[in-house]
Amino acid sequence: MEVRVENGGSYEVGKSGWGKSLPVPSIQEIVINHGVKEQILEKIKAAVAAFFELPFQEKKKYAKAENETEGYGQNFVVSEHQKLDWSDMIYLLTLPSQNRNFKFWPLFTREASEEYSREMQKIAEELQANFSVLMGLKRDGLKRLQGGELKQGIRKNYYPICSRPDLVLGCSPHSDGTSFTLLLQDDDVPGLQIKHNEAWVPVKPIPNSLVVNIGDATEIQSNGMYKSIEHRAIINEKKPRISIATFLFPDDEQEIGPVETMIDDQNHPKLYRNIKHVDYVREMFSRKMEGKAHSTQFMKLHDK
Ligand SMILES: O=C(O)CCC(=O)C(=O)O
Ligand SMILES: [Fe+2]
Repeated sequence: MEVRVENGGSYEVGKSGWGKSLPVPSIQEIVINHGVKEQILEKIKAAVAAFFELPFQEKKKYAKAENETEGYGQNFVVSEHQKLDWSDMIYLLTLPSQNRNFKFWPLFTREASEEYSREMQKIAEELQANFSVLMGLKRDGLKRLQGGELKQGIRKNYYPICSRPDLVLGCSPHSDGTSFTLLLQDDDVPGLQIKHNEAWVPVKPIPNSLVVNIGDATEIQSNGMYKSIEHRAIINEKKPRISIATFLFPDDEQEIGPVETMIDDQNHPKLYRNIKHVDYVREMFSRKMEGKAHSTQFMKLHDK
């Protein structure tokens, strides 16, 4: 099976837009004509590669504090007996810009990260407007519910080579606890896989494309119509791999729950409870990444 590719339409709403290209229930989208200059994508990839190639001592200067998510180092580590992902990563909160914590931003990556963050936000706004329309709201519907812009965080992943790739995973199975995620993959080295009909399906990299992964908040807000996508990353024996995940998510204080337009008592009863986004995230980070059922299941009103 090939993951569906929609040439661009995507965020030119109403033309070949999301209404058409997102099957219901959606699995995943790949956006090609996103309008971001190749040069900006190349620049961020080069900056990320340069960062991860630094000696450990240098990278450690950006280390995250225990119990914090921002900075260099692994998240979702809940026990010292846990098998860790075969990866290196740095996570930064990028928007709103007043929340930027520059002590975690390596100076030589700053310009590339700022530029990239700005471009991703333009796409995110357009996607959010499209999701609003798909959920029966006006274009600004989700943004209003949201009380403003989506927040943005960027996680840069580096997967070193491993002589026994069959024994490790780069990124354990999970769905993102976001509204949605824009993923820039390495052009040459495959690694991303999505779960579809109980099988792992590779998502072949298409140069300069962005993969849109639906996150848990959208699943909940759409009352289960647009399901978050379970995914993982595998390791390559010969080449290291880079990926850059831009997470778009609601404000901490925002309550997320199925939007009114997606509920109808007869055919589409409310399936998920409401929760403050910050509580959702707290719950998510207290667990290991163990697949998707783990993430949205606890939000279901009825256990099925
Ligand atoms: O490296 C990948 O392709 C996936 C990364 C990912 O899922 C994440 O950072 O949330
Ligand atoms: Fe992910």
